[in-house]
Amino acid sequence: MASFQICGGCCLDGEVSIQGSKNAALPILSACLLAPGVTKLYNCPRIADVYNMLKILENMGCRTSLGRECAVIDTSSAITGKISQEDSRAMRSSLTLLGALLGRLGRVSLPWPGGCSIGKRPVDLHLDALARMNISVKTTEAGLECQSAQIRGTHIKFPYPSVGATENVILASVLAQGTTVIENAAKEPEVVDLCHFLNEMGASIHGMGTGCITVYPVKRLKNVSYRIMSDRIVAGTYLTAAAATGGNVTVAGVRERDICSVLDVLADMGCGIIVRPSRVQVIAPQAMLAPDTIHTRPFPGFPTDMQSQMMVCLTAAMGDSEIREDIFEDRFKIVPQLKKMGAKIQIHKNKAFIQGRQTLCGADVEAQDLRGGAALVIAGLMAQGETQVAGTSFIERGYEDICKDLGQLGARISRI
Ligand SMILES: CC(=O)N[C@H]1[C@@H](OP(=O)(O)OP(=O)(O)OC[C@H]2O[C@@H](n3ccc(=O)[nH]c3=O)[C@H](O)[C@@H]2O)O[C@H](CO)[C@@H](O)[C@@H]1O
Ligand SMILES: C=C(OP(=O)(O)O)C(=O)O
Repeated sequence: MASFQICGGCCLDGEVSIQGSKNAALPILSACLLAPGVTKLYNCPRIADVYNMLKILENMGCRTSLGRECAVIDTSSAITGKISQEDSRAMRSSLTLLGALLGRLGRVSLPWPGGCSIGKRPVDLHLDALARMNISVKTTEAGLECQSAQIRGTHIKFPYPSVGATENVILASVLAQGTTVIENAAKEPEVVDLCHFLNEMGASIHGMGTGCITVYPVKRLKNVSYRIMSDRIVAGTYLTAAAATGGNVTVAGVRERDICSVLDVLADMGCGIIVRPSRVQVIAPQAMLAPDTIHTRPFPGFPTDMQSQMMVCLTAAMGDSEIREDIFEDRFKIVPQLKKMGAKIQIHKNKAFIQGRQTLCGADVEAQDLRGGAALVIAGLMAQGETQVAGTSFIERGYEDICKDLGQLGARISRI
């Protein structure tokens, strides 16, 4: 099994360009199915989840390629809609194929999706919303079966602003009959990026980025070239690593407004923040302060996908801190691994109490999920001595080349 070997005790310094966003690229790749023909996607991250999505598209009859510059997706041939259990289970975003294939074929049979094991992750919000759109929905032991002779736009009010469910309703409604209004829609920048992509294709989506999205249906969509947004979670990871190692790092290609809740916490901890057009710089203070309690929340709140990385950083603060994980029930799996490195963290239900002023020591640890894995890499950079982080495949689901990026900032890290 591959692992990352990290020689700790360095201070990150320099500038790094941020890859394209995983959580924007994946639904956008699904959305390509809605317009038969060739779509070009620039800034498409070369990560395991994207390769898996391309494999799914290929297996259903598309032709795809992913080069340095862009991904090319040709969906002109007849699409079978067939998806293997193994491919669907490899990630969460296979769920967005529900909306996209319903829009293209009027039916879909999707083996149960997977993704990071960070909680129960039910699909009731997706299915309840689709059922309201004149789509018949069946769950079986193998997965989900949906079909519709005519998808109908309707008024949907989500009890919770689910990112994936909002994306599925948008994908199912752009070519439907009648207008769809989504209340309490997710406001995440990746949902907005999906809407911008669909609008470039000729869709008529309004209100994205607010809690109320309206989709006016169109007859057909056209093929376009599109640049996917940069990954705000990768940017947040590197900026948090800068703070954690007493460094000074600039991330290029990212918008401040997409990461402002993370920057607010770093500023609260005493970091210097410099914002320039499409560049954000974080300068660690001499001594980091413990911030106010961090609550994970839907956008624009603090992202759950940054919770583990921030937890690691807090072990070095000059006081004790508290994190409340309010989105996923099982996102503290990193804690036993961090304890092996000398961290002192107590968990009580959805709360983590992190003792500050700790010097971590190198250890052999194992990633259990994507962001927990990235957080262990940060812990390795902070620690005295050598750390090996096993479970690289989790990290490579979302980070294109974490060794190269961090190496460019002065980290001593290699994949072995
Ligand atoms: C590929 C992708 O974009 N993944 C992101 C997406 O995941 P994902 O789309 O799965 O996250 P959701 O916003 O749907 O989930 C948020 C909460 O709603 C619950 N829920 C969701 C759907 C449902 O039908 N029923 C239900 O109860 C979930 O269990 C969770 O507690 O948003 C999460 C929250 O920002 C991020 O952590 C993930 O990185
Ligand atoms: C939880 C994540 O991803 P997914 O929803 O794809 O499992 C993540 O990106 O941190």
